[in-house]
Formats: sequence, C-alpha cells, structure tokens
Amino acid sequence: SERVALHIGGTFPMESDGGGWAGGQACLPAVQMALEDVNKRPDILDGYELVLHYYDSKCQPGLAAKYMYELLYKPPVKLMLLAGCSPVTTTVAEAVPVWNMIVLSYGASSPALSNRDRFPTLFRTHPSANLQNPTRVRLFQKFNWKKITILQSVEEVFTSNAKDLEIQCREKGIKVNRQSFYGNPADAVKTMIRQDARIIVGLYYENEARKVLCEAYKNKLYGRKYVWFLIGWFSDTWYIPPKEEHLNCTAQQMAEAAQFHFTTESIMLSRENKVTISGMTGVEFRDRLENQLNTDPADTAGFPEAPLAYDAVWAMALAFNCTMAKLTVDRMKLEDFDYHNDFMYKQLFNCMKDTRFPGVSGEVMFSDLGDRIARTQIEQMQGGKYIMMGTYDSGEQKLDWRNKEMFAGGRGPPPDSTITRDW
Ligand SMILES: CC1(C)CO[C@@H](CC(=O)O)CN1
Repeated sequence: SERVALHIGGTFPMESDGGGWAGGQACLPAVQMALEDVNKRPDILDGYELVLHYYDSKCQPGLAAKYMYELLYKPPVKLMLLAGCSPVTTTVAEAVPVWNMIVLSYGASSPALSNRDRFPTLFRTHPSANLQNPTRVRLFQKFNWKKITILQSVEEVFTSNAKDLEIQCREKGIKVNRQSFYGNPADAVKTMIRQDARIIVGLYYENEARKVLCEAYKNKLYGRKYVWFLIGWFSDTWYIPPKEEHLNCTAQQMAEAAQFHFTTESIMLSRENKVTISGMTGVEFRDRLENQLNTDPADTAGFPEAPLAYDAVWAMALAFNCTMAKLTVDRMKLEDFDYHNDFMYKQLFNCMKDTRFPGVSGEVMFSDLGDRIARTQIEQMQGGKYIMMGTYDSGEQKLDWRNKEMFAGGRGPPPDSTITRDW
C-alpha cells in the first residue's frame, strides 16, 4: 500500500562566502543517508515515509528567513525543521514557534541558543561551546591552578563562552582575568604579561589564533611558566603560517610556541564498538559517508559534524514514532498537522524532550534547554602532533585521564603566580 509522506524542511549552509560555517557540504549527504535508512526500517514510522524539502542558507540569516517562509507557506505542510549554523538557527528558532514547529539544529554551537524564552522549540544535536567549560575547570583543579586568564576575540560566541567560564571558575574559587581583542591581539598580550598571566584560555578562530601565537612567541609568553588552552576543532596544522597572512613568525617559531598547549572539544563521533540504533557503529557510519562523498573529507566542510546531522534525523523519526502512538487514542494522525494543531505540537515536543538513543555521534539526549549532552575530549600538542590526553563526562563529572601530559622544562606543571614557591 502507498506510504503516507511526512514532510520536513531544512536549511544547509553549502558555502561560507559570509565567513560562516559551510557544514552542509557533509551534513546534507548525512541527512539524506539517515532518511534512506529510516525509510527502510519497517519497525519505525510504519506506513509513513519521511520527505525532506531543503535550501542552501549559505549560513546567512536573511536568506534562511526567506527560505523558512517558502517552506512554511508553500504546500505541503512541514512537521519540523532542520537548521545548520548558529546565525541561521538563531533566526529560524526564534520565528517558527509561531507555527508550532520544532527546530532541530545539527550545527549550532552558540551558547546564546540555550534559552527557552527566546527559543522555546529548539533542540540541538550539536553541543554548545559552553560544554567545554566544565572540562577546563576540572583540569585547572587537577593541576591546582588557582588563577587563569581568558583571552578572547570579540565575537558573540566567544564572549558568551568566556562569561560562562568565568562564572564556573569563580564558583570553584579560581580567580579569572579577561582580555579581549578585535583583529590585533598585541595590546591584549602585553596586558597579560603585565598581569603575570600563566594559565591562559584562548577563545578565537583559527586565523586569530595564529596572530596570538606569533605575538606569544615574540613576547616569550610560552614555555616553562605557561600553559595555553585552545579550541580543539581547529585543523591539525592550524599553527603553520600561510604566506598570505604575512605573520612575522616562521613555521618553526610557531611550532615552538605551540608546543604542549592543550585543547578541548566535544566528541562528535562514537568510537565505541557498539552498534547504534541505525545498526552501524560510528566508525562504520563515517566510512560509509566517506565512500559516498566524491570529495576528500578533509576538504568537505562539516565532515566532523556529519554524525550530528545523521542523528538529528533519527531524533525526528523517533519523536514522530513516539507521537504516533499517542495520537491514535484521539484518532488524530501525524499527517493532520497544520501549524495550528497545538495538541499535536505538544505531543511532539514531549516526545523530543525525552529522546534518548545510541547514535553514531554517541548517546543522543537533550537538556531542558534543548542542548545536546555530550562528552568532551582533551588533547595536547606534542612534537607538532595532537595526542589524546583523556575525556571528560560533565554529566557524571568523570575525568578519564591517560597521564600522558608533558610540560616544558620536563618537570611537573607550572604553578600559576598565586603560588609563591619557586618551582
Ligand atoms: C565545532 C564547530 C566548527 C563550531 O561551529 C559550528 C557552527 C556554528 O556554530 O555556527 C560548527 N561546529
């Protein structure tokens, strides 16, 4: 018998001419793979077929708003929306509650999105950047560092992240200095030297990270007395200076200043040898996607986040499945949804809220604010290579540490300047 179509909408940033994240390049194929897998499963959404209608948002909120109206005003009725990068997710997730729509974002890291007043129907399979902060604080405590300095560029995502880190540090009795810069970090670095900064958390993009690293080299703000914490999703060779940036530091000097810095990042791919709800392990998913892409994963934006996009479709499918069971009692059907059906929207929301399944990106579950709960991993640069140091589960407050860390001068970790002993 003919299956009934359930329509969903989506926007994917396929290029980053606005400087945003072009993660749709790998995330759209991942979503299409998930739709294929879900629609093949007889035990999920029996009698229904999920159909996606999508546009390229270019990570531009204005373009995404235009396409959101197309998706909403052009038949057929859509039941949910998939959204990509933070600027687009902010616009879409603030508007669509008027249509009783749930938004599932696979690519938004902005901490500002953790706000049920502004975004009442948003769920994210992509963790907030703030998920790094409990991990950072746990490491400061492990090495008994009582004073840290946050150096950030002035983008909103880094300001929100820095504010949250400062609050979490103060709650644990760790003193915090904050410096910010726009474009040129030289003055901020000089101020940090005057303030005797030792343990430094850098919150900025890759190109800004190279400017800071070169300044740190020139001012000797690295080595025995210092430890840097940087963002973990930069490319592995981010510190090598591209010619066109005219940094007056050589690759050798940058590598020297980068030696032994730590990074933290959210784990986005399950490495466990346990099959997920899709029947694949995380690594099997990654290999299958790599074979499907006709581009090199290293040149395909969004490849690291693709597991989040794949799992976002499964979260939708399971929420529809869960809602279906609740509707038959009232002889209502999913295909009766029409933007005004508050009852059905509430069923969908409650089903989505209680989502919990083993996905290719790890256990998929949401906080009350719709945030993805995930583990983070810590690495350290040693000899120009990132070495895995351990993982942190902020839910369980559990640090799995491999004791592989190294410090300049071959001795234990440097104290911050609140410790008077001359180590
Ligand atoms: C880890 C990163 C690169 C953070 O930015 C996300 C994009 C965004 O928040 O707009 C994609 N994933």
